[in-house]
Amino acid sequence: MTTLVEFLNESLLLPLHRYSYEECRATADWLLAQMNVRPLVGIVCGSGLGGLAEMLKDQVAFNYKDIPNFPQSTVHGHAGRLVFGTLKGKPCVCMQGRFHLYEGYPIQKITLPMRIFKLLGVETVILTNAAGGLNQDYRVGDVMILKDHLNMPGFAGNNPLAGPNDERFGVRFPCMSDAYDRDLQQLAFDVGAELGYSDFLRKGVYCVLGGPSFETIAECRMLHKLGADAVGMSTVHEVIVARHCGMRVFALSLITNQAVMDYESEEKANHEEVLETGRLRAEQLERLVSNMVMRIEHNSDENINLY
Ligand SMILES: O=P(O)(O)O[C@H]1O[C@H](CO)[C@@H](O)[C@H]1O
Ligand code: HPA
Repeated sequence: MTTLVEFLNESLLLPLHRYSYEECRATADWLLAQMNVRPLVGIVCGSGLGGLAEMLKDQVAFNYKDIPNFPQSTVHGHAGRLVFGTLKGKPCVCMQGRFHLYEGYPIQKITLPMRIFKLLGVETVILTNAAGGLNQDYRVGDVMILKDHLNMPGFAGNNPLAGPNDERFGVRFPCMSDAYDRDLQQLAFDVGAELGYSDFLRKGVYCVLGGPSFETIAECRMLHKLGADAVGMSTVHEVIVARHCGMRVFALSLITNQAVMDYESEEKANHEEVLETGRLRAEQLERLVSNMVMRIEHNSDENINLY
């Protein structure tokens, strides 16, 4: 006999929170039916970094509102379009706008696109975000290559993999000590050096919080002591789901503002500054990402034209 708790979970809660394998498959098939190439690289544009999507050639774009099961973008600086095309000849799909916990979406919903990427054939995911700099050596405009993360919502039990596990996506207990691909981190530094960007390239630890309020001074001090170099409200949930289903992950943070660590400071974090820093670094980030994409090797490179 079904208990009251099971009944509530099955009939009221779970359907709101999760997508079955079949629902993910249906979304991916809907997209593939309108496409004659399969993307190998999936790119997520952070706040103010949507220009990355404009680099794609031979674009086919979908508004999120037209894609079955997709949430809508509600944040300024996140256009809400899924753009397919090629970048330096490599088939890519690009999310021009991501979803965040603070928009009120369940964590499984904001990470749904990662599973769609996987089912579309994506092998490598490149995530970008805007973040506040906690590391005192960082300057606004620096680009931090993620080597690791601190998952604060995860500490509180809000993990996108919570709930029943579907082995068709991945294992129950995925490893996260290798979440950020080391070869891709090195590639970013190599490409960055060739482009003359070494002065503003860093490597560090990103900490995700729920947002939408920016951090207090005490919170910034605490996060810094805990080992975080930058703080934001995204990316980590997507990384966990992408790694769970076996995609390679690379992530970078544009340091759009200095996190306020000092009670004497007059600075106040604000979204306008975040978007403005994105505009100032857009071109260099586009060059960095597109040159990386050109150099990433994929298992299915030889199959590109078969779909
Ligand atoms: O992480 P992305 O999507 O780049 O956005 C960052 O910028 C917004 C705050 O200005 C927050 O959403 C934060 O997470
Ligand atoms: N804190 C949290 N998220 C952010 C910040 C910040 O300072 N800047 C950009 N996204």
